[in-house]
Amino acid sequence: MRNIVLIGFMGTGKSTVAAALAERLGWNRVDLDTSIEEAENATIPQLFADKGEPYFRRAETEALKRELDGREGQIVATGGGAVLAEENRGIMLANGLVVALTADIGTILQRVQNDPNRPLLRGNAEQAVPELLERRKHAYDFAPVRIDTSDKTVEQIAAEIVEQLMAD
Ligand SMILES: Nc1ncnc2c1ncn2[C@@H]1O[C@H](COP(=O)(O)OP(=O)(O)O)[C@@H](O)[C@H]1O
Ligand SMILES: O=C(O)C1=C[C@@H](OP(=O)(O)O)[C@@H](O)[C@H](O)C1
Ligand SMILES: [Mg+2]
Repeated sequence: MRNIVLIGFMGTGKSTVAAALAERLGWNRVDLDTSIEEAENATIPQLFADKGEPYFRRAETEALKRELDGREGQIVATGGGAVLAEENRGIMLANGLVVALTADIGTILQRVQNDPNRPLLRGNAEQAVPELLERRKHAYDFAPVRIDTSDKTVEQIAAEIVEQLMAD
């Protein structure tokens, strides 16, 4: 498999696990949000505030193409909403092993609370997380591999993904 793509709801650990995986495999770690921030020369909260979510979603698709099409050895941590566009799901499946990270709602809340960098939580994770989780409850089902991260260390999760990669 040429690349690994991590998908999952906010706070499931995509960005963190990507770094651990990159270390283990000696591959290149890419955080899609960072790739967008660099291309747009603005932070994610700034992009949502100044240009709006549709603009952010277009930049997200461009970043996915840039980081995956014709590439190999990339470990791409996507943002939680990158799976919503069918075009994006196609790019992911065509270019790598797609791994969905999951976590229970209590764990997600603990991990994202007090983080100002996720504009969709509107500074009120307790209200926004249950709503968004309900809306996206099947959004990550297209991944062939699914790993519950709630009670696992980042290193355990990275090891499981490497196993899946070898079995692929
Ligand atoms: N397996 C884990 N165990 C404990 N904390 C974790 C784990 N994975 C991620 N975290 C923590 O949760 C927070 C959100 O993780 P992050 O990687 O940013 O998630 P995502 O990119 O999926 O939104 C970070 O503070 C991170 O250190
Ligand atoms: O779920 C979403 O729609 C989003 C998730 C964020 O990434 P994380 O999942 O890494 O927090 C980031 O892309 C943006 O704030 C939108
Ligand atoms: Mg992230």
